Order: sequence, then C-alpha cells, then structure tokens
Amino acid sequence: MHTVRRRIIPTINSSSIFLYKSIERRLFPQGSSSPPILQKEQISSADKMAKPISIEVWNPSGKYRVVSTKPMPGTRWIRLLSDQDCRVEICTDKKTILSVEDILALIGDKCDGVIGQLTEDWGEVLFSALRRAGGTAFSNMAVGYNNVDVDAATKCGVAVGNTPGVLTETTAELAASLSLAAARRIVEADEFMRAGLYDGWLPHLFVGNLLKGQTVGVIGAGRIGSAYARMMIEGFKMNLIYYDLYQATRLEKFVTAYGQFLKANGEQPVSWKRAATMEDVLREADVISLHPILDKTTYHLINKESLSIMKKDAILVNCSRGPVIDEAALVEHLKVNPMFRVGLDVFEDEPYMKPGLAELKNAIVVPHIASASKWTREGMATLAALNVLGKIKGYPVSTDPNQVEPFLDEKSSPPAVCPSIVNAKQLGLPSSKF
Ligand SMILES: NC(=O)c1ccc[n+]([C@@H]2O[C@H](COP(=O)([O-])OP(=O)(O)OC[C@H]3O[C@@H](n4cnc5c(N)ncnc54)[C@H](O)[C@@H]3O)[C@@H](O)[C@H]2O)c1
Ligand SMILES: O=C(O)[C@H](O)CO
Repeated sequence: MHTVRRRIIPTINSSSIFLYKSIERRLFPQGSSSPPILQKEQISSADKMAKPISIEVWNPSGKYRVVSTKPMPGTRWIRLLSDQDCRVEICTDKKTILSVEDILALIGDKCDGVIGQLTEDWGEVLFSALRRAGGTAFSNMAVGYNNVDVDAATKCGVAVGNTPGVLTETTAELAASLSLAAARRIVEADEFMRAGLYDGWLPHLFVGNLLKGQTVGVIGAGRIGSAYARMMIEGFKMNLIYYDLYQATRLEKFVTAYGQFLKANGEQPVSWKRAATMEDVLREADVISLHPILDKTTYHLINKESLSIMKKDAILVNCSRGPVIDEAALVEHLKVNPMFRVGLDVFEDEPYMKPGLAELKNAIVVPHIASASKWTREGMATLAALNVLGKIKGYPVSTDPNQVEPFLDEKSSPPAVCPSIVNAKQLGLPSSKF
C-alpha cells in the first residue's frame, strides 16, 4: 500500500507545537476508519465510494479517537483533548456542508466521540454508526440543535452536547446591529455612497425610524432574547413587550429598576409588558426580534397572517433559525410594504435565499454570523470539546449550562464536568453543581 505521510506546519502558535509529536495529513476513502493513506491523484472522481475526505491528526498516539467534522477556531480545544489522551482528527475537506455519507466515512470503525456542526443531519444513521464504532459522545458546536434527532441519539446511548451561554451577548449584539441598520437604513445608504450617487445633503435623504421611546418586541425571551431586550431598552430607552412560554422574571425586574432610575433622573421611564399572545407583540411593537428555539411550535411562526397584523413600518429581525419565518410570504410582504424592513441572519433554505429577497432594498441579509466573535467562537469550540471529553471520561454533567466561565478561563484547567448535555436525564447521567 502506497503511503504519504507529510509533516505540515501547524497553524497554532509555536509554544504549543512541541506538545504534539507529529501531525499527519491524510486522505480518507469513504467507508473505512483506519484507511489506507492515499494520494489525491489516485482517486477517480467518477468513483463516488472513493471520494476522499482530508483530515489533520493531532496527538496520533492518543487512546480515544475524537473527530471534529470542521476545523474550529482557537487551539485550546485541541490541547484540552490531546492532554487527556485523545487522538484528535479534524476534517479539512473543502466542502462546506458534509453529507451523512461523508460523516460516516469520518466515523469509521472506531470512534469515541464527534464534534459536529449545525449544518449536518445528525439522525439515526449517524448515531447508530457512532455507537457501532464504540462512541457515546456527540456535541454540536452550537446552542441550537434542531439538526439533531435527540431521541435517536438517546436510543443509541449517545450523549448530545450543545454550547449555550458563550454566544448569548455576541448573538444579541448582532440582532441589535441589524435592528439599528434596518431602522437607520445603513446598508442602503452605504450602497448609495459607493455608487457615487451622493451629491449633497437633502431633507428627505434616507430618513429612517427613531428608536427612543418606541416599543421593542421580543418573541422568545430566553438567554439571547433577554440580552437583546436589555441592549435595546438600556441603549435606546425603548419600552418592552415580549412573548414567551415562560415568564422572564429577571428581565422584567431589570426593566422595572431601569425605569425607576430614569424617572428618578427626570427622564421618561421605560416599561415592560408580558403579552398573552404572540399576536399582541406583533400588533404593538415597532421593532420585533425573534429568538425562540426552532421546533414544531415555532416553524413558520411568522407567516402571511402574522405579517399582516404588524405595523406597516415595523422592523423584523431574525437571528434564531430561518424556518421560524415563512420566507416566501416575507418576500411578498416586503414587496408590497416598502416601509417594512427586515434584518435577517438566518434563512429558511440556508444557504439559499427565497427568490426575490436579494433584490429588495428593505431587506438586510447576512450569512448566519450572529455568534461570530473570536471569543465566542473559540469558546463554543472549547465547550463542544469538553462535552465530548467529559462523556468519554465519565464526568458528571453540569446542573447549570449557563455557568460557562469556569470552562473558558484560559489560566486554569476546566472542571471535570460536561458543560451541557441535553439528553443527560434521559441517559441517566450523573450531574454536578461543581
Ligand atoms: N443566528 C445565530 O447564529 C444563532 C446564535 C445563537 C443561537 N441561535 C438560535 O437562537 C435560539 C435561542 O437561543 P437561546 O440560547 O436564547 O435559547 P433559550 O432556550 O435560552 O431561549 C429560547 C426561548 O424560546 C422560548 N420558546 C420556545 N418555544 C416558544 C414558542 N413557541 N413561542 C415563544 N417562545 C418560545 C423558550 O421558552 C425560551 O425562553 C437557539 O435555539 C438557536 O436556534 C442562533
Ligand atoms: O445555534 C447556534 O449556536 C448558532 O446558530 C450558531 O452559533
């Protein structure tokens, strides 16, 4: 068997290079775990079964095989796994979204755990394969896990991790950015300048909406929805109306206290209201931001009917999941209501947009970047790796998935606890307050 073993220059900082005895770069044919190492040119593109998957291997002599379906930001997550006797294999294939077949090839015959991405379809096929390969641990590098069939994982005895908390503020900041950009028509104005169309100040040029004193509506006032609400209330002195299945007590207390502070300083106080129905939010709010999870109850929550009850000049922001909005209905609504504006980070058929959306001036569109700050993305990688490591090592599961700081502190070792396993109870895993 012809083999190619090349040392490559690691992309991590030089102080950590010595920790790793060697780095291999391999090309995996699908369907085998300890495959022959092949040269690219040996593979026929016509032969689908031999499609190569390229990987990078860290700590090759590690006892536990952990696969990451994507390179992830930072190096701490690799170091934490390697230090605990894991051989870390990172898929470096150029394809953005890996298919189930690609991931089956990565899992192979022996795999202890996988770190996966929200673009992948983690269902019965993959969890059974992981279990057959001896694996019991999977973590999404995301807080949302609508791409994961948790029941299938539980049936296979596989723990499912996610990464809450570390992305709360970063995601809320993007929702706030989209709200402002839409209110003040920043993208349209930027395009206008770059096109050389500006020939002097005019009273009517790019007039938008003032946020101060208006009402912000939040649908799904969990971690991110509440953080976004606070930014808009504290930053722009907006009033709040929210809809959630549960009462957002801390958020309500914050608005009450902030309102009292403003009043004591002779300013107009802010107020809050918990709406009995989502429709109440849609009718009353000037800016509405969507932050629920995606499940059966939130699929197409915003549709033709719900759009029709919103104010004609309302702003709608979506940093949750694309299918929460019926995007085709939204395109039609934007066409006939030019004063209605949207800021979208997520799309129903990601990575695609529904026909017509890209041409609309009253839509701001960005490519699912809400959690894309360096600190957050490195933290997500760390939490995902610690979920997998913790399950492999038999550590208990944290009772408070919002307590992320101890895991992210670079100066100390992380606690011997899994940060967040969503099916911990179903699997009967031990828990720890730590
Ligand atoms: N765009 C991005 O990059 C990005 C980043 C982070 C999170 N997200 C998405 O945001 C979601 C929320 O994250 P989070 O950390 O705030 O989660 P969370 O669990 O803290 O908040 C979700 C809230 O939605 C509420 N909810 C559930 N069903 C509802 C319904 N039918 N109507 C109204 N409210 C409902 C829940 O009660 C909860 O309060 C994630 O599940 C993920 O899909 C997207
Ligand atoms: O659910 C998530 O975490 C996001 O969509 C990506 O950060």
